[in-house]
Amino acid sequence: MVELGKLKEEMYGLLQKLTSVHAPSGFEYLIHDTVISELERHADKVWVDSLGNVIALKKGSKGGASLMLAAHMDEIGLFVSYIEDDGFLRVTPIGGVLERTLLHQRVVIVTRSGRTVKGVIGLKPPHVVKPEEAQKIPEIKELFVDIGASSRDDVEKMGVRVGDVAVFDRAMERLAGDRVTGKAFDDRAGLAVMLKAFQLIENNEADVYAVATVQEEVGLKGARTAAFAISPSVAIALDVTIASDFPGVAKSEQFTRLGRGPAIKIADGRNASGLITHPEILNFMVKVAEEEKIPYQLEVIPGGTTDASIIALNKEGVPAGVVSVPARYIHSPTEVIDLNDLAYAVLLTEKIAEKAGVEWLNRIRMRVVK
Ligand SMILES: CC(C)C[C@H](N)C(=O)Nc1ccc([N+](=O)[O-])cc1
Repeated sequence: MVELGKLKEEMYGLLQKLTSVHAPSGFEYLIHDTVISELERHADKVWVDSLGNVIALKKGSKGGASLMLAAHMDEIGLFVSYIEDDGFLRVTPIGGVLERTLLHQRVVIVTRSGRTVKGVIGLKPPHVVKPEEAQKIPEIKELFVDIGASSRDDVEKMGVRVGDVAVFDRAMERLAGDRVTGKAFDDRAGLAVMLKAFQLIENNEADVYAVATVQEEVGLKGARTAAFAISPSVAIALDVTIASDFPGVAKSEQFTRLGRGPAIKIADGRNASGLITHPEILNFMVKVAEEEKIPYQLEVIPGGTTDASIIALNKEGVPAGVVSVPARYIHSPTEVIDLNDLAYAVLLTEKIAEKAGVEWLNRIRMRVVK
């Protein structure tokens, strides 16, 4: 097995590379080259489908069954929706953006020509805010982005137009120990896990597909079409999950904790309306973690879901599961994860792919009764 310390450092570098790319939903073409460069040396075939999913195939020694790994490439962001006469930009959300995460943030706008323009989300200073106004979080329609322009003409000269996109402007940084902070860990952390695991997988009996999906944050869209095209026997999504192990959260609501290993999902979504992991997949993932002495935690979260829940509904159904990276403050510019969880998630995913034999994959896909 790969040495953990070395793997953590490699994952730090890979995650830094992936989070430095600005690619919100619908604009994943901006991260295609980075993803393809991590896959192509390790795949028998790599292609980009019509929606923009990047798909890599590593052929198995037996064939006749397949495992689809899926991690989404998109990040949440903003659309420039209107340009004011005085050069300020109005914005609308791409995906689950809470207004409170936007206040006073720096953002980076990606123009249609590929140029980047920096901006800030401004608000009145405390000196002139009435107490009742200070308590209130403005609605997104009240917010604006200041790019330093003084007129609509200025904005146009800078190449910024309605329909351009913005994301948090935040470089990844180290915190104490093995903790790191940054933007877009949802789901560049899962993407990093999938890319690294795909590089490490060897002696797989079944065909393994690594799919970097598009538009997860706006409705699990890329995973739906990729699953239809591949028609996998079984699927595993790699995504972040809610770590709420911080002050003010009751122990019973600390769904996962940083540094306790990747989470193996049991269920997600409101009232379990997202994924309920196929029982054989759940047992298999737990068995692999235990055999390989990989620390893990079990996860039931009451909100949010992943690509796995739409892949599970492909055609006649696909047994699906999720390996999650616990993350604090998801959908903010200051998400926090632990590199140990990231590295162990790679090892767990690698071993799942290597141990998922063709016979087992075919058996759980359909049990012939008579
Ligand atoms: C904590 C979640 C499982 C993380 C996940 N990447 C997520 O935010 N998913 C998600 C999926 C779909 C929507 N949607 O359609 O609004 C939002 C978030």
